[in-house]
Amino acid sequence: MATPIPVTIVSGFLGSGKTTLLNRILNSDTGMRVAVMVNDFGAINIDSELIVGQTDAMINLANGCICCTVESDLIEQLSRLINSPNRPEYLIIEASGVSNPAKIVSTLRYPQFANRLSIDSTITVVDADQFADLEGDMAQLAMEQLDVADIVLLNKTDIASPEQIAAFRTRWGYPGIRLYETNHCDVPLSLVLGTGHFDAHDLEENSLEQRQQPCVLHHDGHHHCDEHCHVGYHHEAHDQLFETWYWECEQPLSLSLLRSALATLPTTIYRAKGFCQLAELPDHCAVLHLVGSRHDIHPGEPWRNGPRTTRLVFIGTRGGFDREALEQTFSVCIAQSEVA
Ligand SMILES: Nc1nc2c(ncn2[C@@H]2O[C@H](COP(=O)(O)OP(=O)(O)OP(=O)(O)O)[C@@H](O)[C@H]2O)c(=O)[nH]1
Repeated sequence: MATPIPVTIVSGFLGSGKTTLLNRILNSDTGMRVAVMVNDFGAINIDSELIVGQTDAMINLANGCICCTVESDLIEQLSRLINSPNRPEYLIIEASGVSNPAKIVSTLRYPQFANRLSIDSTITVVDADQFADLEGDMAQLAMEQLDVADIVLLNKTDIASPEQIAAFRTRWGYPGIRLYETNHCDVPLSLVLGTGHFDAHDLEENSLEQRQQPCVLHHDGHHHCDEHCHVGYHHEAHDQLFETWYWECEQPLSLSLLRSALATLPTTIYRAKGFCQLAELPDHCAVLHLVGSRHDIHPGEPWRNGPRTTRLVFIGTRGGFDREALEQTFSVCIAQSEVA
């Protein structure tokens, strides 16, 4: 029988840097045939288009939360992969930013995958600048993602303050954790792939049932109470906590108007990403990222043939934004030269 395919699960809250890590891996010489599964939460698959690197198979899982609604698709795609004549030598699963990776771990441990897949590592990427600002259910979810990790990348150390980094280390740097501080997920591959350290037994003992309790329990078995403990955890589908809005526009946008519009977004919108047609950059598709109050717009690839459509996905708390108001906000970003 063929050796099991090692699997790395990459998780982390919205915008923490999961795709950045994946791109880093896929642009390195891994010396292996790597397959990638991507789970987006928005209405369209933006993530797979943001992945720019060498991969032997790119599989888009159905849109939705991988731990709540699209498990059947995960099972189907995993079955297909392990039975494929072009079986990969390594599999990386990027969970959406709203998913709890514990569910993926338990799916990978179903009997049909025994001896076919083996979990090598579960990496949780943390936005060092944003983590402590998350509140309520969002903080709870970010902690659940951390709880499953055997490797933590404390990312965005370039924009986080030394105090934020120290506070995170004090709270989460429990003995035995492999915690690496990173800037744009720059970490030696040998520390995150092919490590063979993941201990599902530890997770099983210390996790699934206990995760249903009001407070978070960690690998060390200690109970880390904090100000978020009032949020009693019961598995509420993450697609009930989050909502997405998708905006498309055929006309070129003004960069300055777009920046102004992004600055007015309600704080309930945590994440936006996608591609823009800008009047100032007619030949290139611009890539837009918004994480919390920070945004970045940079030139991407030249446009190919076909429509040059702006496509943006916004993710925020359910009921936290007014779609009509957003439509209005972005429709005024159309470059003046285009407005009749
Ligand atoms: N300043 C800074 N920005 C970063 C760093 N890592 C990633 N980013 C930026 O953060 C934004 C989000 O990064 P992604 O890698 O797309 O995050 P993600 O976790 O895949 O996002 P979702 O899948 O939507 O949850 C992008 O604009 C990245 O360039 C970092 O270390 N420092």
